[in-house]
Amino acid sequence: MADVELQGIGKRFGALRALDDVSMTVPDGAFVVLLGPTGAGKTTLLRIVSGLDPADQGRVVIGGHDVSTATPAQRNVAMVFQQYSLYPHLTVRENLEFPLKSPLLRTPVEQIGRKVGEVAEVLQISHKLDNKATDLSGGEMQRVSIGRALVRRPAVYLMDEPLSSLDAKLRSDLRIELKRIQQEMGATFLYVTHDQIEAMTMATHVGVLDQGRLVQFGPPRQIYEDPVSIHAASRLGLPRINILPAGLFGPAPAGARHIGLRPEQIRQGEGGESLVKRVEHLGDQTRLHLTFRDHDLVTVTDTHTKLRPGDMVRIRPEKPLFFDAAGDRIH
Ligand SMILES: Nc1ncnc2c1ncn2[C@@H]1O[C@H](COP(=O)(O)OP(=O)(O)OP(=O)(O)O)[C@@H](O)[C@H]1O
Repeated sequence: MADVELQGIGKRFGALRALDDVSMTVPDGAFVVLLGPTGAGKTTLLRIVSGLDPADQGRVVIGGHDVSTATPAQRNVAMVFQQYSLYPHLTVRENLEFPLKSPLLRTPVEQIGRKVGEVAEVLQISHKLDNKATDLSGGEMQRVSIGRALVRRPAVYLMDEPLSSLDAKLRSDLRIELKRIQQEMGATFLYVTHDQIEAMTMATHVGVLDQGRLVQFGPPRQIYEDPVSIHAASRLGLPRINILPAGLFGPAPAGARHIGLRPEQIRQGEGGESLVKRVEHLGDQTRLHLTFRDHDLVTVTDTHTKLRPGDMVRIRPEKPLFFDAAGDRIH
């Protein structure tokens, strides 16, 4: 495995600046999750690291080697992109064997069989090994694509929403399996997802992209607890952070325009009165939709709460975050 260094990566599509001076170091063995709204540049960045697309500016360094002009094969990266890249005329087994049969690798036959068996089991696809790739559902094809990456030992794994087309149960099983494999192998991952739970549980580091710029990079807890901006704060946490006028609950620091309150930063039973508009029972979590002085906010409460729409509940901010007019954090 290897570290990945991105140095001043820039990419334009015509007038659109898709990536703007992105620099980031992915340490060897790290699991880096890229977060950002649609169009932020996540896929573009992954394609540049993979060698599928060239950058206009900057360098990609993998394991200490400048690979900026190298082909994907020379970079020794394994990719899983949203669009499936299977060989349709081959069976699942043959698709999984393919990366191991490269003449360069000279993998012994029994080792290929064992590896394919192991990966098929992890991905819960063993019963489909002799099916043609075309006879699979979308979620099964996606798992075979992941399998084709996992049979290899590349310098780095690049994955673009690999679990997005799977049902909730498989997604949570594979989230745990992928993380386990990554830790066991000490593998380096660069991974794109919109899934909050994947980001919080799998990432050692999160990179937040906003309109082609890397605005924050750090451990997920740091992004959650110490975000640099409203944009970064909004990328993690469910329910999302509440952004309200700075002075809504009382005096605010100089220059503050917005107060940011995550659910756990809203203490219930003390402070000003708010109206319960809706109570959502989600099983493991109960959400309260409140109105406080004409502003809506969402928080969580005891799963067995007796609160009902129309009730009043007192709330008070606790260690809130403040942001200026541009959305940047005020300390
Ligand atoms: N081949 C292309 N030609 C022109 N514009 C492109 C091309 N690829 C991407 N873009 C544009 O570049 C920007 C970044 O796209 P990118 O796919 O990297 O975003 P993303 O963060 O991965 O979004 P999503 O979450 O929707 O996948 C977008 O505005 C997109 O429309």
